Amino acid sequence: MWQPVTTTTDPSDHARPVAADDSPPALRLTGLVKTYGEHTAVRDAGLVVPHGSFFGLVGPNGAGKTTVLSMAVGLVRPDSGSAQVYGVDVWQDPQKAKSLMGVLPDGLAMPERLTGRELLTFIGQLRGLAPDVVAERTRDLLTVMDLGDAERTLVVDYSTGMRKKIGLATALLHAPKLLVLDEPFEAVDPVSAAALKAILVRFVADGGSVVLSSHVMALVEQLCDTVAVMDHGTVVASGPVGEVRGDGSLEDAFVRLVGHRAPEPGELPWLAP
Ligand SMILES: Nc1ncnc2c1ncn2[C@@H]1O[C@H](COP(=O)(O)OP(=O)(O)OP(=O)(O)O)[C@@H](O)[C@H]1O
Repeated sequence: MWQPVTTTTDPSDHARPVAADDSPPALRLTGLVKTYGEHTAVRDAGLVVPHGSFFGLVGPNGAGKTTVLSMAVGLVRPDSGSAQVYGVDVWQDPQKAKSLMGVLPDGLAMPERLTGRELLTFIGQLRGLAPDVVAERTRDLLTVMDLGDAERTLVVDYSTGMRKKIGLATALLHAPKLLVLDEPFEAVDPVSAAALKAILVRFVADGGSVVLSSHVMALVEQLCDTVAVMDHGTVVASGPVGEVRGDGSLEDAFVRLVGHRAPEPGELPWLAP
């Protein structure tokens, strides 16, 4: 069932207050549909991410999270529906919409034959930033991401977690208003994850908005004030974390909403050491 995002009335309820001003939502997705051949990956998905919120998108494998986020940021064209970033239509005015967003896509494709420093410089120039601004931000981001030692290493030689971090650095470089991050913590070590979390928390505290997808419920509970649960291509629940979670944990709510499958007795009979 579709549950609209609502504001929380309980200040202790984990969530920061949702913007009370007239700002348009950071992200508004309406009626998104995407079909691949016979398979409908996303069916009538809608979301409202309030300005200033830290929004988690969760769902089982294949639920459609990456497809929805890709349509939201202008990487996959929807069959129907719309995506707006701070009121700017992503598909009608992509240049303006993309200037407002920093994106960490799934399976990030980057110019791999550049070093980390060269990559950030290149992206900064593409974003139209002044050379001294690019140089300063590149230095800061490499330090914060703990990539200083690898700044002269080609991205093709980075580990998975290092690629995630340099990808996040490229998303932050132009100081966007909205970050859309597909599984940003996947394969990132705990020390780097703590640094990333601190960056994102500060970003939101300073007035930014974050949407991230994750399979780690504890992380979503820790970071996010608002959450949406997707299953079979649609949003089945959405709202403040405290409301979606109910009396149990977010993981309990997730399992309740999407179901689970445990191995039956006698399955995999050959798996006996
Ligand atoms: N380019 C594509 N061509 C065909 N099918 C696709 C394509 N991209 C996604 N799909 C299908 O769409 C559905 C949703 O995929 P999607 O990657 O959006 O799910 P997800 O929720 O992000 O999954 P995961 O948690 O495993 O990353 C899946 O059934 C997937 O196989």
